[in-house]
Amino acid sequence: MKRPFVKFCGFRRAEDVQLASRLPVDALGFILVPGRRRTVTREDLPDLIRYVSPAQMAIGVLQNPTWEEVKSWLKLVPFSGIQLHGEESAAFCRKLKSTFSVHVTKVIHIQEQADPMEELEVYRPWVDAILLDKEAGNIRGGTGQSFAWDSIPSWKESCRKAEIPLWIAGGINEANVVDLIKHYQPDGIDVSSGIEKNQQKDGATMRLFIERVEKACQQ
Ligand SMILES: O=C(O)c1ccccc1N[C@@H]1O[C@H](COP(=O)(O)O)[C@@H](O)[C@H]1O
Repeated sequence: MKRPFVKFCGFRRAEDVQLASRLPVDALGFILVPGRRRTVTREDLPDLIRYVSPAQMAIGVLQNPTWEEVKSWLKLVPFSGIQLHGEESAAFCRKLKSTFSVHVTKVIHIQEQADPMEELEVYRPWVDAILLDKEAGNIRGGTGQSFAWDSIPSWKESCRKAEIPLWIAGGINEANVVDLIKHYQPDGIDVSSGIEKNQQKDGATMRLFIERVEKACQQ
């Protein structure tokens, strides 16, 4: 089975980035959304990003940013990707994609209950991956909660037709990642809470998570 793209998200400490940079992880994510537990400051970000391996993508996670904010983050550090974790329009994705050469991930919150194909048609030309996540109350992102995975197959089918990779997030951890990969074969997986212990990134948990991903793909 093809191994999914793996993104570890929510890094705030240099030692955690260094550790993850030595693991077979495809992308590391940094939360730029103001006021969240994992938010990284402008002052700290450059010192974190420099430890990301050249083989890995560094992805900045934003939520309903202004255009000025996007420009300012991309001026500060050379992100390879931007994840839009709010209600950003297709027009916004278009502006981002056509101005900067960055990978664009658009998050769709599964409670929106949109018709997959309708939603995808709008975003398709301007995004490189669609990421499904759970909306918990009015909190979006980093909740550690899963959505009902039985909605994945219809999104997968629509993404396949639209030729957009489908990534999954929300409450993924070492205990459920094998099931997710074996049953739904997503193109990518994104985890933040599930690689932490006591609200900090945890080396043993990150390694175990990756071991489980590799194991699921061998079976
Ligand atoms: O990780 C966060 O704290 C976060 C904050 C704001 C927006 C997005 C955030 N992370 C993204 O949320 C999902 C799911 O995370 P979890 O594994 O359920 O904690 C994932 O896409 C992260 O990139």
